[in-house]
Amino acid sequence: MIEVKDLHKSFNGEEILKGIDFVFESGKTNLIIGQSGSGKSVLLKCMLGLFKPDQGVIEYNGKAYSNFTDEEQRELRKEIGMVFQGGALFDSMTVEENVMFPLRMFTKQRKKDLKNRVAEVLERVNLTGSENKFPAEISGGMQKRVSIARAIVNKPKYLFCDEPNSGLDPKTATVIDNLIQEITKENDITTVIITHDMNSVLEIGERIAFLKDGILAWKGDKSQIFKTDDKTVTDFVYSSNLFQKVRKAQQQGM
Ligand SMILES: Nc1ncnc2c1ncn2[C@@H]1O[C@H](COP(=O)(O)OP(=O)(O)OP(=O)(O)O)[C@@H](O)[C@H]1O
Repeated sequence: MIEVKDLHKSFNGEEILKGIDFVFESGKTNLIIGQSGSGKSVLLKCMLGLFKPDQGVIEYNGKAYSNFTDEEQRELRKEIGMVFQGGALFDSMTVEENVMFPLRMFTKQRKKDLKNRVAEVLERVNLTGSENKFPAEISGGMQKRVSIARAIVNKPKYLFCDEPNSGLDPKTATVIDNLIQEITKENDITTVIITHDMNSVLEIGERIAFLKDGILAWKGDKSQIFKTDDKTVTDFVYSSNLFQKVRKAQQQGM
């Protein structure tokens, strides 16, 4: 669980986060949505420890980051898996080498054990047999699965995903969403996903934080987002045709 309390962050005198309070629960897919520039990435970077908040507290499983020793901060970094926008795979490394990278960085296991763990996660994301391929030789969806495998290879407690679906067709995007959700539940991970994709909100929006101009304008889950009359939310979600259709169908009791 990650609890964000009264989080403020400014750049050059401009307040970007204006007092965010939200609980990102473990074993759940927690989505951060909102328009461009609303502060989603800044919030994620504060949680990653890349930005220091000006005010407020971020607690990881009940302990405030500001109370972590240097050693504990290093430990926390090992406990965070990251799926970057676009995958961010190393082009010159094979699939196996990409997935092995964080294991080499954070652990001192024997080569055989490293290979076994990589084989295990590649099997989990359905990529057995692709070990020796290079990123350019596999599809966008497969690249995302490599990226997920790399993010979970160290058995993280926290998984941060920055637009994991960008650039994928809707069907493949759903496969990736479901994979992230399954892995979250199997391992009781606190998963935080930034997304613009309303299909993802529909599929895996177990907890949703909607940011507007640095404020948490609404929170709820995928069933509530259809029912709310909060204009800020409806203005945002109604820009999606799919949402209009689903809401209409719900209102008609379908
Ligand atoms: N390092 C920084 N220095 C100065 N300003 C920054 C920095 N990082 C972000 N900002 C500003 O903070 C605001 C929010 O940016 P942020 O990247 O969090 O938006 P976002 O909601 O993630 O948008 P998008 O959906 O387009 O990625 C923007 O105005 C941006 O210019």
